Amino acid sequence: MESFGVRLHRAVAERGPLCVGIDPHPGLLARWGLSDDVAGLDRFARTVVEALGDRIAVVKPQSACFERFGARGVGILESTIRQLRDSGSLVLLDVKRGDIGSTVSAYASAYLDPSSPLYVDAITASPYLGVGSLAPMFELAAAHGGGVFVLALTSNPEGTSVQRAVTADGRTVAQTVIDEISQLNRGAEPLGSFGLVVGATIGDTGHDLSAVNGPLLAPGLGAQGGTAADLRNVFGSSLPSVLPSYSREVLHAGPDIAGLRAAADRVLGDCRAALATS
Ligand SMILES: O=c1ccn([C@@H]2O[C@H](COP(=O)(O)O)[C@@H](O)[C@H]2O)c(=O)[nH]1
Repeated sequence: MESFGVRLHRAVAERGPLCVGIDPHPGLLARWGLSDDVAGLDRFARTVVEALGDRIAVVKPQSACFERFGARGVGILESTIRQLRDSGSLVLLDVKRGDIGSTVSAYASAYLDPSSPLYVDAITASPYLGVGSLAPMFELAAAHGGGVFVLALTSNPEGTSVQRAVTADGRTVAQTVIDEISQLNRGAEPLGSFGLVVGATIGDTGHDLSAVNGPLLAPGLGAQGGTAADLRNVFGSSLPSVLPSYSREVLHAGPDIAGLRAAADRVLGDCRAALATS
């Protein structure tokens, strides 16, 4: 099977550099006139798939928003993943898993093994038990054409105290994560399968992303205050690898299908303009 990096590169070339999240928060369900239960969740997710699945490169369901409904919510997540795959978009499950290696193996089986009901193209992962503890995810992803996006510099202000703490060798925690992921992507063409999460809200932090050779997922746009114009400041010469990600900014335009499509087109236009200046 082709690598995730190859598949993502093609999807972005064909559909444009955009990831849209499916985050069915209670407030959004209410805004769409839907009940805060599994029926509302199902309708919400189906509407996003219908509106965007056939036109957006990457769709990112937020697992927490499905998990809060228990087993039936996870059932809707399974069905949403299937619908997205059928519609042609890549599925990035935002699940931020991380643990000791033996447990990471189980998470890898859950999301990156093609025989799993929750199998997706890529997941987000937390490196705070050590990037090395995520090795079972990297191995299974590599074996089956999957991807892993590891948190490096997150969009929330609370991340700074941990991620920018300085380690014994003088690098920040985030830079050690960046460097380890860069190693995994060495030599991959046109793009490695192992990405980083770097928030669009963080400004110029002086971190060196030049050797990553993998996708840089940029959440924090729209509802969290980041703008497409901020991407240049955050990513500098690494702009061509950026995958901008919006959830509420686009979802606020629902449940009207045309409204969702227009919102996605608008932010994609903003991102194309911002990334083209690189
Ligand atoms: O650093 C991070 C990592 C992940 N997220 C997730 O992205 C979306 C953002 O939603 P918006 O509505 O566009 O604010 C959400 O699922 C977060 O959990 C992030 O925001 N920052």
